[in-house]
Amino acid sequence: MRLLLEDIGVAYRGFAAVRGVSMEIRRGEIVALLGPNGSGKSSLLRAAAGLQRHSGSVRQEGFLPQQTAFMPQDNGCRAALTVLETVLLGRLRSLAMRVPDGEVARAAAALARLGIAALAPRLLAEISGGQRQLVFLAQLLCAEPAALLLDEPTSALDLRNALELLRLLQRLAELWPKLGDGGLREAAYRGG
Ligand SMILES: Nc1ncnc2c1ncn2[C@@H]1O[C@H](COP(=O)(O)OP(=O)(O)OP(=O)(O)O)[C@@H](O)[C@H]1O
Repeated sequence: MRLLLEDIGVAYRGFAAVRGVSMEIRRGEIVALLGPNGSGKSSLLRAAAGLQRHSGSVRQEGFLPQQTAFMPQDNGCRAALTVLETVLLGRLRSLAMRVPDGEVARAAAALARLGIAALAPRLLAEISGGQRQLVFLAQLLCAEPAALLLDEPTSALDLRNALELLRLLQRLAELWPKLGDGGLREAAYRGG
């Protein structure tokens, strides 16, 4: 199983934000994309998630494009929903608006896994930005995706929660049998 990016380019009205990026991400591998503000990291991630017009090719080998989960930097929260409803929302789309008990249990388990089970009945408007980030990650985990694309997932988290999130990602990656050397890889990215 791997995600292959080949010669990816993203342009906004003629401005090349991403130019000629190729990379291979193998099963069980965590890749951190590093680079200065405005260097095109978000544009590249959105292209990899199939959410951004781009040149070049994005290929999923051994999984389907719809098994890719993407967490945007600004997750456009719906403040009138509770935390539990938000996590369930990701499942509702594929369940034609019907919520079986098993789904509620699954959403609650995802919240517990991220250490925020107690937030379930709270409104999104009443929790912190960092807590919201964890809620949206819980929503993604419910769908058991094959690939997770996270745009600055720790930007709103304090050090303790940021480390906890990284540990969780590492545990998730270890659940997938490794091909090649696996582990954490950093991809320095200078932009277009
Ligand atoms: N929708 C858009 N229309 C026009 N230009 C855009 C658009 N989105 C991004 N850009 C430009 O493309 C470049 C890359 O932006 P991008 O958000 O991909 O960078 P980034 O590396 O993720 O930045 P940051 O670390 O600040 O989040 C920037 O110069 C930005 O101004």
